[in-house]
Amino acid sequence: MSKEASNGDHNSAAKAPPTPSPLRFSKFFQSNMRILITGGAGFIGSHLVDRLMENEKNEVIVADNYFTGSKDNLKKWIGHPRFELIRHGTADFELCGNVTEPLLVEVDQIYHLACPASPIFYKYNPVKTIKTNVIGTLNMLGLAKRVGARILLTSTSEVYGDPLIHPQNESYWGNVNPIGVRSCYDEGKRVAETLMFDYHRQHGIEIRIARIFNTYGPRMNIDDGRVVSNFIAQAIRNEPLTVQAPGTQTRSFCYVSDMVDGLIRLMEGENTGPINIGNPGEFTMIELAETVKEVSFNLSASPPGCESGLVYFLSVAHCFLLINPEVKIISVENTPDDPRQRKPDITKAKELLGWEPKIKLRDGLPLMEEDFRQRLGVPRKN
Ligand SMILES: NC(=O)c1ccc[n+]([C@@H]2O[C@H](COP(=O)([O-])OP(=O)(O)OC[C@H]3O[C@@H](n4cnc5c(N)ncnc54)[C@H](O)[C@@H]3O)[C@@H](O)[C@H]2O)c1
Ligand SMILES: O=c1ccn([C@@H]2O[C@H](COP(=O)(O)OP(=O)(O)O[C@H]3OC[C@@H](O)[C@H](O)[C@H]3O)[C@@H](O)[C@H]2O)c(=O)[nH]1
Repeated sequence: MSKEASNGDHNSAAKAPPTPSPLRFSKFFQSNMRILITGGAGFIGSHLVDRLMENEKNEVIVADNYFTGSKDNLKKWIGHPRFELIRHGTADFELCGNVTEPLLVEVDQIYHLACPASPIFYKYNPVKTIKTNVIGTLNMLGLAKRVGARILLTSTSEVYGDPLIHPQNESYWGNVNPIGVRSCYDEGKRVAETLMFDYHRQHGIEIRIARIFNTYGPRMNIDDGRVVSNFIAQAIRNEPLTVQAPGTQTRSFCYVSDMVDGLIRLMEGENTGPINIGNPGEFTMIELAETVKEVSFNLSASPPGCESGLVYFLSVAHCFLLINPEVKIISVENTPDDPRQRKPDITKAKELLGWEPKIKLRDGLPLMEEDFRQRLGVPRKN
């Protein structure tokens, strides 16, 4: 009931409506939450952009230097009135959107993802990786302090190093080699976590820390070097799946939509973290290779949204075709300091965020395969 009607003003319908403000279509007028995503052109970042853009009250700003990300991942949003790609720093293309440069922007929330995540990329220029983690996080904390924004850091299971307890919970301090080839990333993220807590204690900044475990899904860089993208690309190209020795090392793989859901819950909730976000399903690399290649399909596991009727039937057929039963699995040399086992204890995420992953590996892989086939231009043989 309108205010006039509730006041008993029965003539209100006859009154001319007030002139609408010309500002009503302005993006600033419509938005009530300005959100910065650093690393938003990357794999997880671009899925986070998609999810946050679904809310018409959000205005999303991305800062990225495109080292491992791509504007292609954001193409559906470029030109949208609630979306902006930041260019700051110098005129040098590489430095536009680089978090190692200070950033002046008014925002309410910062999702700080910027950092190469695949070992082959973060080891390529280790000094740049550590600068991104340390100077980049300092800059984003400085921004959060200046504008009073809440900031979420995407830390990593790599802070546990080669863990001596299993599964890993958040109170474990880790077993990291401080001078190894992975240290630029592992120690960089550990310092980033320290900076987050120091800014929180010293300046009262609202912080959130997610410790992300291995995540996979559509839009991963095809030649990114991480294990799931490697195996799927190899299976589609009919190349041998390269299991790095010994192959008994384990990882736990989380589908990207579950990850994005967990990150948003953490940002919106009341807990600083650190909180593990990952899927506790644990696989050896040999088991992962077998799963990618496998022919049989578990009928109880249909992809999300494919539970009924024809769609379900098609999803089953689709999964039969995911696999390349002919593909070989070979053992290749590993790299130093590869963690031997990893599995998140997600008790905190369940209790504090009401979050747990929904998508099993067998259901997530076909969704990723579809995307890889399109990008590789290799259609299924039906
Ligand atoms: N995907 C995973 O399995 C995983 C696991 C643990 C933690 N994480 C963390 O999540 C975040 C996103 O990972 P991802 O898998 O999407 O990786 P990604 O490499 O696809 O995305 C990282 C993005 O950051 C950008 N970037 C890198 N350095 C930058 C800089 N100096 N300034 C601005 N932008 C920069 C890249 O161009 C890219 O778009 C990272 O912080 C990563 O450490 C990811
Ligand atoms: O082709 C391959 C690639 C990788 N592997 C193995 O697969 C396992 C996983 O390797 P990935 O490169 O995918 O990722 P890692 O788990 O080593 O590191 C990741 O950890 C979490 C995140 O912070 C980062 O995304 C990344 O550092 C390793 O044991 C590796 O030896 C293969 O067997 N074959």
